[in-house]
Amino acid sequence: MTQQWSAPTAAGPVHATVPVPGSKSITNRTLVLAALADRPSTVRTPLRSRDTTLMAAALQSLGVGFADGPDGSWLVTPDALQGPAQVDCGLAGTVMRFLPPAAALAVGDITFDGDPHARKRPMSTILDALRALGADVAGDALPFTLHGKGGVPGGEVTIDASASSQFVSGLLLSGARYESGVTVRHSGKPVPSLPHIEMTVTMLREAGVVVDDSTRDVWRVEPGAVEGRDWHVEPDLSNATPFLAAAAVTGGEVTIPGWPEVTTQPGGAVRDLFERMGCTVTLTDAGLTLRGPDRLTGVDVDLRDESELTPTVAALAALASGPTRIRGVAHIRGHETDRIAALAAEINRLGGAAEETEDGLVITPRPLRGDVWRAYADHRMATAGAIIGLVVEGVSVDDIGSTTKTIPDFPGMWATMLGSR
Ligand SMILES: O=C(O)C1=C[C@@H](OP(=O)(O)O)[C@@H](O)[C@H](O)C1
Ligand SMILES: C=C(OP(=O)(O)O)C(=O)O
Repeated sequence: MTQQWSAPTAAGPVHATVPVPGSKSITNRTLVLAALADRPSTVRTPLRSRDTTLMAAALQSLGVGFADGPDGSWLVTPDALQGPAQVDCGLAGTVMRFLPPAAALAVGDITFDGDPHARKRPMSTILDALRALGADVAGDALPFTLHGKGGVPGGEVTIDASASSQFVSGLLLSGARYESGVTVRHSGKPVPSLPHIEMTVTMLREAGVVVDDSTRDVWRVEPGAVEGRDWHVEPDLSNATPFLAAAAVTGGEVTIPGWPEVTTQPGGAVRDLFERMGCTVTLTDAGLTLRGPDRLTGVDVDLRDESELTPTVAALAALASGPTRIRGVAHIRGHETDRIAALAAEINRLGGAAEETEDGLVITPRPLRGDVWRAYADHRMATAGAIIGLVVEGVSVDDIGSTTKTIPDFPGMWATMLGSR
């Protein structure tokens, strides 16, 4: 159910320390790897939000054991995957792209469906790839059915992954359990969100899987066991960005505790990005601290590698002192909504000047006025509206409930940050 929310304006510069929940991308990778492993795993500090509980529910319906640890961790016990099952992907790219390659190892029919917009998200690349690797899949988009035969021959496949890095990650995550492993070659325009593929490769290696990524656009996963282990999930650095942005747009100071020194999360790039916009960013034992300037500077930035940060950057850009050009993100038209069109429409509705380009946006700051900010069921559109609402009175987000996709209680965290709870 959608939930309208009046975005609170900040009474002054925001000063806060904001612990953020675990990474969606890391949590859902640990769950798939734990489900395919040779022994039980513990997933510590996991994200528990819509995307990750959908992943857990789907794996459970295939026979994987889930138990809650005393400290909020998940204890995952693998078992032979078994259909029939019906998987609800919600709007989660990680569920719709990471689960079918694993479910192809099951015996029985498994149907996949999701939210209305999920049916529009690109899927045919990975479903064609699964067919080429020997799986039996009927359909080219959600809803589709996988006729599991208890194993997948695997081998080599060439795909065009320019619409999503998740096509590559999905195949690699399960590839070690295919008879011949898997070799994925990309051919086409550049692959977006490459750090997310590095995250996949790093985590596979942590689980004892042999991966060769030494040739650009080619990834080889050797057949073999996936080791069960103790996983520790980092805070979600992309979800940290709306809170850091609160300091950036109000000239305040926000600290995110537990910020990793080294990370494969694309959110790691925000340090450089925020600095280019005029913020001061420091990493200490207390976490990552961002101090906002008097006025943000506009930037010309290629966000191909960090494409999921586009809504946050667009919100900052609408409040900066000069124009911003965002490039390299043509594929985000296939994210939770067409984010290029949605950002342009919502910034313009508030009186701003945002222009769609083929691969991004040009945003020229103008004085904004309060109005409804539509989220299009997209968690990052909703948080972009919240950022603008901090300094523009009368902004209301039409569906703040969409934030539960990756943050269990965004309105509560926002209120606590502003000192009003
Ligand atoms: O693998 C992942 O966890 C993700 C990969 C990226 O997808 P795209 O490559 O489709 O941008 C990113 O935008 C998404 O939020 C999460
Ligand atoms: C693109 C995103 O999500 P998904 O994992 O559903 O693709 C996102 O979180 O910005």
